[in-house]
Amino acid sequence: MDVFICSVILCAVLVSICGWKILNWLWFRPRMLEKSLRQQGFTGNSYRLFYGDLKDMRRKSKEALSKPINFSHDIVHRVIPSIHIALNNYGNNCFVWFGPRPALVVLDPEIVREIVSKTYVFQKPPGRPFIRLLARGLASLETDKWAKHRRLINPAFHVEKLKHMVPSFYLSCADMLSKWDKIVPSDGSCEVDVWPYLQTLTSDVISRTAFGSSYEEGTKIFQLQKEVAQHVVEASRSVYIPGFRFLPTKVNLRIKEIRKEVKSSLLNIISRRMKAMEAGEVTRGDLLGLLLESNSEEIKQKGSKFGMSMNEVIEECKLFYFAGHETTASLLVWTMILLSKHTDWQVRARDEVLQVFGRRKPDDHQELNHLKIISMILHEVLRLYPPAILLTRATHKECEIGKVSLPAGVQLILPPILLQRDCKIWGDDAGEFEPERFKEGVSKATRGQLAYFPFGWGPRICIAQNFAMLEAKMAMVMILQHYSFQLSPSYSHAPHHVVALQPQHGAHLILSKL
Ligand code: HEM
Repeated sequence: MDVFICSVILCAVLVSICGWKILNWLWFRPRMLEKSLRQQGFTGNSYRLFYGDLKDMRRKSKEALSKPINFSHDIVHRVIPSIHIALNNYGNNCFVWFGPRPALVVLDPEIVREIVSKTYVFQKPPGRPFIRLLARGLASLETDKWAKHRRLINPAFHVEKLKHMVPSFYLSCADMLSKWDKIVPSDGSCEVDVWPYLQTLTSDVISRTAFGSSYEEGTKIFQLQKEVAQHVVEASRSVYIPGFRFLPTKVNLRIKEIRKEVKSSLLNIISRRMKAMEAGEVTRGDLLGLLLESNSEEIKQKGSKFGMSMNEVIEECKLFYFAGHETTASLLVWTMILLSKHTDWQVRARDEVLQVFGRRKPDDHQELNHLKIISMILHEVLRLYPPAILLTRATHKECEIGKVSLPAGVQLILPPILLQRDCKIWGDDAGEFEPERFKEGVSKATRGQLAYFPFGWGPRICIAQNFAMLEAKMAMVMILQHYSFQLSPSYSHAPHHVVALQPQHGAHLILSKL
């Protein structure tokens, strides 16, 4: 056979294999998954080629986001309209289609517990490559690699270490308040959209706590990262085209340029730190220093393959910013909004703050940790307005959950936003803001069920949960010491989800100096 015929046959075989793979991905596999789910009692829309429910989802989201809602905590229909409709149409055992992948909504606390406990079985779904441009690091690692990074990063967030970060929290909050002091007249009040200020506050906190004395450089890096995030959020709204990120478009080139700049700035900071450590300087208690310390200890004791590479340290630093900035800002903004609406709780919170700290600087982490009313309020805000509204996992091979057997390739949606307001678990007042329910702690409030997980649960629970709560307490204490606040007539209630649960039109409050 001559070379030409061989090449033609080879091409034909390759084209057939590719064609089969595409056909399988787009049609046969989704249909097989659908059949298997229906046989086990799950229901949902029939699969539609390529898009699944995505087109409907986009349309419904657009409709929901086009107008604000009356002030109530009944926000599910606005924030996740498609899942809300699927539950209404098909009941609790429903699935939705994210393109050719079906996703089950899991509403049974015991099944949620099983899924988040078995981290090696139920892993995170493969994210779009574009999103991975933001940061890789702990949150997207799996199995042994995840366990190694988690072990190395854990010491940086240890409660003992957090107390050294309290002064950084204080400085960032004081900066924000001094900006408000310039806007609000000393004997009066003024309308302020507090949302951008709270976003700057939490970003500032991460720059200070992550990089300590290299704070200015850290701030610049995070500003660049913010720009990447905006481009990525924009891209995630459109249909995913494999390989599109490699085309030399204006945005892609800018992202490439930023990534290069961020990497070289972080490399600079890290190398300086490592040199200082080698010269015997003590680490300064910031996240980067603690991370490098824990990493070099591990390498010294067990060898280099047990530590993280320079690139991995860089990715973890980037991740601190993405995981910690919008989430904590979201907690703070909804706390201010809800305390503006429920002013009786604002008064109770301020009474507690003034009783414990008076007008002095709240710089004692133990006193901050013991604030009972503030803790109850933060828990209740996280219950009704969880910054991470849904957690996701996927089956990577056939597996059993409860009494059902799921094939590989099914996504699992674990929704704090739904379970945390389920009347069967929380009672008839589940939709009301009632911090009193947390008076005797979380497990009493949930009667031991896994129905409250704003920070996730199990081995992959938020590594910085205590960090975030301490930061939020510091911010609320300082705000309550200096200001009272109420909703401005121009406030419109419009929760929506971009990275975290945010107020779509800002948080216009009337601030009054105390
Ligand atoms: C109110 C603030 C915060 C909330 C509500 C929150 C929520 C969460 C949730 C729900 C998860 C688990 C995700 C999953 O299981 O799929 C998580 C993981 C994580 N969070 Fe947070 N977070 C907050 C603040 C922070 C901060 C301040 C940082 C860093 C400085 C941070 C770093 C991380 C990291 C690195 C992970 C991944 C942990 C792992 O996979 O082992 N978070 N967070």
